[in-house]
Amino acid sequence: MLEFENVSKSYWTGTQRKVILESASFTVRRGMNLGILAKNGTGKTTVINMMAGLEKPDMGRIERNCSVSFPLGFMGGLESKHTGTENVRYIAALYSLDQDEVEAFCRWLCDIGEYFDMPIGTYSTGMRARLSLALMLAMNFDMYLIDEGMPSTTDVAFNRRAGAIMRERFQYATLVIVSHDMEILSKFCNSAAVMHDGKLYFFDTLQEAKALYDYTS
Ligand SMILES: Nc1ncnc2c1ncn2[C@@H]1O[C@H](COP(=O)(O)OP(=O)(O)OP(=O)(O)O)[C@@H](O)[C@H]1O
Repeated sequence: MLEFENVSKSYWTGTQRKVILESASFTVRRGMNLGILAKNGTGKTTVINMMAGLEKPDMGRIERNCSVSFPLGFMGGLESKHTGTENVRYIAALYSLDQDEVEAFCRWLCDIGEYFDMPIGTYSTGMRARLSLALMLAMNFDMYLIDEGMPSTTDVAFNRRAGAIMRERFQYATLVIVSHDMEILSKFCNSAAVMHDGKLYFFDTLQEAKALYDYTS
């Protein structure tokens, strides 16, 4: 379960305050696949980062009583000057996981050959994306956070391997997806919310959420 209690967040832009959330209270229960629809620039990434604990609210409380992933695609934890091997072993240790297992899994899934033992700074964007996704799939989280749709890379074989693992993981996990794209949410979500003007409006069906989203667009 993930709970937001009276959470407020805003940024000072130099001339005005950009409100992301204003006293938002909601709970994401286990088994719920929540899709949050919001226009670009509304604060999707900020909300996902707060869920992950990467960003703090200005006010209010965020409670997690299950393991929550880092946002899919998040590369912040990886160190460019260290190799793929060093990075995945370090993160495995942080999460108290078997380093050999995590390394073997990521090495197999990424399939980037000798680059796995080279500094991440030498990787192409696609390689970095593959490593980041492999690392996330190497861990079994109760809740997965996804910013802007399912990631896929330009590597078809990787997408196929990762896709099969993702489907299996997501079957038993809780998902939170933030997106401006209804189509992505309709594939994975069974409940929806619309983020608009610092507020989150919750709906039982995606169709109801879409109606409000279209109205406010
Ligand atoms: N550290 C910051 N300081 C000031 N403004 C910020 C900061 N971080 C984000 N913002 C602003 O807050 C708003 C929400 O940002 P955020 O990245 O969360 O939105 P988003 O919905 O994910 O955007 P996009 O869809 O374009 O990726 C944007 O207007 C952004 O410019």
